[in-house]
Amino acid sequence: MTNTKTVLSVVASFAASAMLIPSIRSQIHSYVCSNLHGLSHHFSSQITFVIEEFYFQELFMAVDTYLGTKLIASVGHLKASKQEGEKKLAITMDKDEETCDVFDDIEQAEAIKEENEIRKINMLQGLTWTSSTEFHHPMTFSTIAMDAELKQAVLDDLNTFMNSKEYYKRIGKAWKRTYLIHGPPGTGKSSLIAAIANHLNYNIYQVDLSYFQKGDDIRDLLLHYITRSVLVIKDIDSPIKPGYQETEAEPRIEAQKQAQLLKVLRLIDGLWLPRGNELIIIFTTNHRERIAPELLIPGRIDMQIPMSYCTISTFNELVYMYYSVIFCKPPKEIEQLLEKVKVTPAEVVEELTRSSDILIS
Ligand SMILES: Nc1ncnc2c1ncn2[C@@H]1O[C@H](COP(=O)(O)OP(=O)(O)OP(=O)(O)O)[C@@H](O)[C@H]1O
Repeated sequence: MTNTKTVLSVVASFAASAMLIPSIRSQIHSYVCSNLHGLSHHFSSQITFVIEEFYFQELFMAVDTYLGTKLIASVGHLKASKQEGEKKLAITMDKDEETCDVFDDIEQAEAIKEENEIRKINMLQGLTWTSSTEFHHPMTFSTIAMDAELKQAVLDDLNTFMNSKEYYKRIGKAWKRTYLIHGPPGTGKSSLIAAIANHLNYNIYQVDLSYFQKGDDIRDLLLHYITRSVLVIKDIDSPIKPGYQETEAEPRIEAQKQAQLLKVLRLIDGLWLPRGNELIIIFTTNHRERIAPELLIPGRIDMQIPMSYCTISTFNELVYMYYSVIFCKPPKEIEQLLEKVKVTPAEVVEELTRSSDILIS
């Protein structure tokens, strides 16, 4: 083994090997397949794969990452390193160390790496992505108050999406899902986006169409940078540029924005997503009724998610979250008030926070 940088003994049953094989890049795949059959006649049910870093870098790194999570006592020397963009130290075996483990699935290594990655919010301003601070929004599906059935439907849809890589490949569709989240300000549209990104462990890329000039081409910016991300295109109906004073020029800006939106939609519809990009695309609007009908054609939006004013059940949910109190029988007057007056969850949250401050102080 003197020429081998690191030797990894992967002791596996043939069943486990069979799981490993489909994940290996094609040249390794065909090599192993063509030899495995012959090998099986000569050896016991245990085989040793030596993965040379120089030739099979991707596979080597995946196995190395995986084994780094198994701090096995027999390994004398471990190597600690930290890459830019990763949260934790990566612990890997030092040169010429050996260890023994059953390696069921190369995808486990990818999952470990993804879990370790720092997530970011990126904003497209002008024609550059501004990668801002780390994404730490605490909202999750447990802390967002919304219609219970709808919440479950969104969760089910996301879980199906995550587990459907092979399905999308088989039917020849880009691995993406498109949602339209609509509702009045303060009903939790941004909160739901944060909950989705947290659930999937994705980065967020946010595009504000008001920033673009006529002729700007954002195809490349969308094409080459984004994968395992939530691409958010906010306020798709709003004609007003940030800081813009309303004048007669407004319709022109509206037209420009609509033209940009149509460009983005055609990109999203079309053949553009390369390398099996894994993408959730979310459009938001406060005014669904104002959206151009082209946007809502079948196949373009996979799911519409209405966020609404507080109902008695969302109110109860919020009270439970903030005070850990469950109403067996919610006060009648609150129920009646919520039917008469439109109150957003944001307004209720503000009140609850204020009252809990009083309780704490
Ligand atoms: N459904 C909800 N569940 C829990 N908290 C909520 C909900 N809706 C709003 N909030 C609270 O109100 C704040 C503001 O809500 P959020 O920004 O998500 O609303 P929005 O619909 O995106 O508003 P806008 O249209 O103005 O962007 C959130 O940070 C959160 O604390």
